[in-house]
Amino acid sequence: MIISICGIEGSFAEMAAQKAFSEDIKIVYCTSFEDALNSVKEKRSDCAAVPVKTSNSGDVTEVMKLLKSGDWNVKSTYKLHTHHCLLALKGEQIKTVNTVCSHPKALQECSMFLRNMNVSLEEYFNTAAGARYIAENKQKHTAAIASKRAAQLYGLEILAENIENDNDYTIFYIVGY
Ligand SMILES: O=C(O)C(=O)C[C@]1(C(=O)O)C=C[C@@H](O)C=C1
Repeated sequence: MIISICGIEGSFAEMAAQKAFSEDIKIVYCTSFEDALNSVKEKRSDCAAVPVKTSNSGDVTEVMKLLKSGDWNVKSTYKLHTHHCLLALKGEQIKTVNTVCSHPKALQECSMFLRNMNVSLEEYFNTAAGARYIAENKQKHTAAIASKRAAQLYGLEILAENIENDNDYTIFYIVGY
């Protein structure tokens, strides 16, 4: 099975795709929801795993709109419990961080934790993209909100775990055409 997602390695969409299928899958990493869905239409993949609803940050309206505009076949749903971590370069501490970057929905999903930090927020297209940016650019005083797997992949330290607001989950649709 070949599954398209909008995101990079270490993203929650990747995690949802891997958990939704019991067999081994190959992932096609896309940079937009439109691209992920088009890859199914163009038969570069069998299905796309796309987020549609979240418990703490509302519906993913862009995906809802795209799904209404075509002959999409929602094959199944997968509920991913999202556990967010605060990641940074080795040596950084929560008190030395002045900027936090992530996907806008993840920033919303961690609003209670962020309320206690005096930081500026930066939006990235994907949680793991923020983590990769910090690692590749050796960005000091900056932390990313992303998965534990993103910390391992990009060699970042986990400053805090389970920083999401209560009972955080995202519903993904597995969509064919
Ligand atoms: O940025 C990611 O890692 C994603 O998979 C995207 C996404 C979303 O679009 O809702 C999925 C779940 C997270 O809680 C935040 C962002």
